[in-house]
Amino acid sequence: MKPRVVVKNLSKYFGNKKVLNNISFEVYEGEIFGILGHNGAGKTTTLRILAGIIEDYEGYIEINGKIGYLPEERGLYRDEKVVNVLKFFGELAGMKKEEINKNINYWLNKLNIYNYKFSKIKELSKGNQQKVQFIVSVIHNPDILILDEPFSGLDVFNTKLLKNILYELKNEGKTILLSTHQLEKIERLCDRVLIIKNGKVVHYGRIENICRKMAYIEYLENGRLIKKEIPYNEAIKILKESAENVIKFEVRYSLEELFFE
Ligand SMILES: Nc1ncnc2c1ncn2[C@@H]1O[C@H](COP(=O)(O)OP(=O)(O)OP(=O)(O)O)[C@@H](O)[C@H]1O
Repeated sequence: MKPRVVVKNLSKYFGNKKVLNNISFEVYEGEIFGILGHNGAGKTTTLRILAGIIEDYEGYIEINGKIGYLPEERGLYRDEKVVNVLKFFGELAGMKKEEINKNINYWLNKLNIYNYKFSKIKELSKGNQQKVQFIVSVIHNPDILILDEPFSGLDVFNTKLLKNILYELKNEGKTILLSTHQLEKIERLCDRVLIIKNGKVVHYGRIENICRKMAYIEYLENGRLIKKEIPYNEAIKILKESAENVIKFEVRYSLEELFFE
């Protein structure tokens, strides 16, 4: 299958400072791909280059499909009504009027903010503004979604809502690239990840291949309920020795150690 996004030996300087150092990766149809790293690692710069916002860089970039982009710095016309903002971006993307209206209603419903259709942006909570901004990135039905810190500002409930939407889009064959510095937000969401540190690739691949295999286990020990996440091998030992006391057993992959090493 032809990749939707190809990045080869990408480097970027700001002045004398090299903020991206020879980064390479590919992303395919139907994938959720996470770009992870601490603050300042180079995630936003990478996504801005892919979105075409930064044009001077070294290396090779190939984008095969229509892009939707959620920038890190959110900014919508605060005095304008939600519906008008969305119409504006739909028109900007060259969509037909009927399609714009249909998609606006679909996405407002999907994100549980249909009630705010005629409210001004500034009247919405930060989380709801963020949802409108997300709609801006998908309104034109892009093949490739580039989302910079999509979960920032969202509460637990809305994080889950957005994750479910991302799964749906993935199942429709969309390509999703997202960045985050909040590891716990994506650990089980991404098919593959790129971990960058000071502009260099530290890890690239499927989560289960680059992570330590762990297990979450709940079991009874001397009548006490114990709940913990431990290395997989240790959990298997408990399971073998006293299966009758094990209440719950889930395999998990921990990126944490990699991330902080
Ligand atoms: N326009 C710019 N001019 C100069 N330096 C910049 C510019 N944009 C980013 N940088 C520098 O490039 C490096 C990478 O920044 P970038 O925003 O890509 O990191 P990030 O991983 O997205 O971080 P965060 O999680 O904080 O958003 C940082 O050292 C940053 O200070």
